[in-house]
Amino acid sequence: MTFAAHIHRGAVPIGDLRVGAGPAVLIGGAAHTAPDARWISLREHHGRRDAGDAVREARAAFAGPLLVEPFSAGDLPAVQAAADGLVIGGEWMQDFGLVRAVARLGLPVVVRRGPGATLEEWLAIVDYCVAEGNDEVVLCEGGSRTHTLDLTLMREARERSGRPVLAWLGDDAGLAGAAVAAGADGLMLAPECGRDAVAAAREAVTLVGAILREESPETVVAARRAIDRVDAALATLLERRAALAGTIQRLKPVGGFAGRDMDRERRLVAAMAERAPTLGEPGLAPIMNAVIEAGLRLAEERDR
Ligand SMILES: O=C(O)C(=O)C[C@]1(C(=O)O)C=C[C@@H](O)C=C1
Repeated sequence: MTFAAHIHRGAVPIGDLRVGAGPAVLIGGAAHTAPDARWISLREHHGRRDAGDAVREARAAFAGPLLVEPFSAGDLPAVQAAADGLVIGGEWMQDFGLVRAVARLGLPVVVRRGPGATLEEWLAIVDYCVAEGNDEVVLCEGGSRTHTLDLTLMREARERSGRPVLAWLGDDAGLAGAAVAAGADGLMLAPECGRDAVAAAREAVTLVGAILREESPETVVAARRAIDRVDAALATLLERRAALAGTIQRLKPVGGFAGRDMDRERRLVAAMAERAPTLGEPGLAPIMNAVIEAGLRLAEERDR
């Protein structure tokens, strides 16, 4: 068993962002797409001096938390001066000298799983960071050359290490909902990923997160943000429900208020009460009455 398996750590702060508490975070995407945090890679600078310019440029372009993936240890002074955290690229995972030097900066570290790396090998990098006195480690699954995303492994890594986990999505937010449902604490997008992909990932964080992600907000602001996500999910479902209720009115021999079926309404409230035991039937009945009547009114107006 690795050292990492013994520790249970909560959220990791990256700048003013807390990864692992609250909603899943969005890391990546161009500055104008307003992600929760941005990241850049210095790979293509191959350790040249212009890597420092790239870090400063990224810092100037985005006020939020900034992560940087270094190419080599030579990049680290520039990174330390301007970034809020570092990314260890999958291909760099076995470069223990670099891993140690990165960890020693004391900034939070995102460790991406290297191509083909096992869970043990991946978690061992956490131990290297901890051994250097850096406990602020986040794991990121996916993004290797074959672009596979192993959500089973991501879940296992979260459970075994007790650390926040990210899912790498690259430019395609298609698996954002699946990753959030699988327990990702954040989604990592390509650095210059566009507005549509960031918006789609945000939508998954909001809707899937509202239904499936456990949260215990401790401030009014955080609790209001959580309520906003739940309301977004409710609004989406109410709109969908109204459309379905409209379909039923067209299909029933007698639709609208005239064809109201109070027995069906009582049964659906009773079924809902099983999922909402705190509200129970007395709490749900007036809510559903309003929802159903709104649907019926809409259907009658439309058919007029
Ligand atoms: O199930 C029906 O018969 C509907 O018309 C749908 C619906 C609803 O919105 O759920 C609306 C009115 C009825 O009284 C019962 C249920």
